Amino acid sequence: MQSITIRRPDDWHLHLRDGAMLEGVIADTSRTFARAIIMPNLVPPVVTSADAKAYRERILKALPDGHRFQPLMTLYLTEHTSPDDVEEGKNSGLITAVKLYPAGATTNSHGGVRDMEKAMPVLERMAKIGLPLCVHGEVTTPEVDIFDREAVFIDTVLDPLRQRLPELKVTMEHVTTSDGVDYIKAAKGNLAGSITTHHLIINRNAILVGGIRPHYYCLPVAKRENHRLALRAAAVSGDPRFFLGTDSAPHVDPLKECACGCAGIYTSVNTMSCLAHVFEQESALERLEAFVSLNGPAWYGLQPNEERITLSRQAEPVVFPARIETGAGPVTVFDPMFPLHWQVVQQA
Ligand SMILES: NC(=O)N[C@@H](CC(=O)O)C(=O)O
Ligand SMILES: [Zn+2]
Ligand SMILES: [Zn+2]
Repeated sequence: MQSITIRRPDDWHLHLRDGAMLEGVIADTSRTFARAIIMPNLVPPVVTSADAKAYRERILKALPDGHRFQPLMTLYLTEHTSPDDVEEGKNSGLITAVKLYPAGATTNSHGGVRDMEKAMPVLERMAKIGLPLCVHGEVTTPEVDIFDREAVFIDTVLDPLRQRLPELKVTMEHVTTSDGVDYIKAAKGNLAGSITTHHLIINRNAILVGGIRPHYYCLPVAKRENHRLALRAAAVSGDPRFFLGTDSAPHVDPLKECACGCAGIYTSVNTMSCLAHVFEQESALERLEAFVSLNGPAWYGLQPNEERITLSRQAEPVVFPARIETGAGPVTVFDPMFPLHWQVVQQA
């Protein structure tokens, strides 16, 4: 296949940041994607509907002329989140989901939830009104090995929560293990998972072999090869419970390339090229559209986009910039470590 036309995709997990970084990165998403679920882990985080409304306006203001893009806003769940505020946010159409960060699990998550009990009133309200909970599924207990944190989260936090509130709709975000894939597949309903571009491409060797490579460090950290293969199988399967959430997470290079580098990989620039490559390798190009354009909207109760984009296979490798310059500083672009031949040639 040399060319493929699909519905315009959406990104169900994206970090746009704020200020100069927002202005520097937004076009890399809005050029290709129609909608994205916007992560609320700003400093300070987006905790109330009023915060989300103001942030949404800043995003729309940063959008280049002529780009049509809809930010789908989320609230950062805290132990003090008001159930009424969440319900009003949903009813007004502003809020698409609420995000659970276990305290300390990832970038800017120190204000996250320590005691799930304290979040129960909000979670109960969400179950009642049908508002999805997006979870960063890792425990933060220091005794648990970082490579096991997702699996332990499933057993000790996610499964008990779902047993207690079976009506709550949960998106397990950036699934990185076969344990996550198996748990989603075994669920009786009300559970889906997003998968990033980079976790389909790298395993943990990318971070550690031949030197420490901070631009492949993200959270949840990439796992062993068998996990990457399980993620690929899930993504290309067409199973409606799996869809794209790039987790494209820009940090300026000085904050990645230092003694304690930030977690996050910036993939917005070349995500569709990377994904077309992966799906082609798996002989599943005809299921790319399900993963990037159909399964996500179906899960979130939205219509798929009507516009189409076309990707075509170029004879020569497509050259992407190694880094982008933003007003906040340079941001390195994800390097898949193989030549990319697929290119988005026509956007909506
Ligand atoms: N994925 C990451 O490695 N980092 C994200 C946070 C997150 O999604 O966990 C970020 O905000 O930088
Ligand atoms: Zn996360
Ligand atoms: Zn993220």
